[in-house]
Amino acid sequence: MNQTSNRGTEVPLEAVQQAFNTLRRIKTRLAERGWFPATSGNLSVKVVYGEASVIAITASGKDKAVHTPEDFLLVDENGVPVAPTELKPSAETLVHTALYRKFPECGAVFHVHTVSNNLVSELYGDHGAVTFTNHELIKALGHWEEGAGVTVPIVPNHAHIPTLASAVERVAAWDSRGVLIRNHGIYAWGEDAFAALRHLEAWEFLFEYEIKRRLLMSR
Ligand SMILES: CSC[C@@H](O)[C@@H](O)C(=O)COP(=O)(O)O
Ligand SMILES: [Zn+2]
Repeated sequence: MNQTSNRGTEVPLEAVQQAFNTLRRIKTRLAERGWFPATSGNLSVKVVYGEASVIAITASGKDKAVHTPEDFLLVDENGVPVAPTELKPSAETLVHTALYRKFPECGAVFHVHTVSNNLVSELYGDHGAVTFTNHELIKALGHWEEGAGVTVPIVPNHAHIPTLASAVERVAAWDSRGVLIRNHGIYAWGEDAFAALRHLEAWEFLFEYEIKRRLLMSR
């Protein structure tokens, strides 16, 4: 399947094109930030039609800074392509499907590897989580109260993706909007692509701030 075809599925073509356009727009923006080094990262959005839904997700192993007609495909809730295709869904599709399963209100899941998120995951990994307070950008993560804090859980990395997906699913809390995987990257989500992008950017701001703050303090 390519970006203009939903051959063999009942998913409305317009909904598929809209989802793929959204993924392309987000992919471009995150690639401009340099958040997809060495083909890393993956993106998905839920495509709802009537009572049913499928997941539009990035194909595996692609250079996410480059656009081709074969960047995205549709998978079902188990991560299986919904129509015959040469494309392989992201190797980490099961992490996406685990998050959609845990949070029925979830509409988008974005994953990036950055130096900042890797460093924070390593610095705080033994604690299993890291909490940020006293940042205006915490509001972007949905916490508007005076003195609000926000905590992102941290799980060990696993090469075995079903194990990794279970670990992420176990600790994920809707209000944290993200889970860090140690020395790997972050999974961030939201009710739609706009929210998931806001959450991802807020987390990455906080991670970069924390690393720079530590560097300044150590001088
Ligand atoms: C080779 S880079 C990292 C990958 O192993 C993986 O962690 C990743 O984020 C991208 O995998 P992909 O299968 O392209 O979605
Ligand atoms: Zn990854």
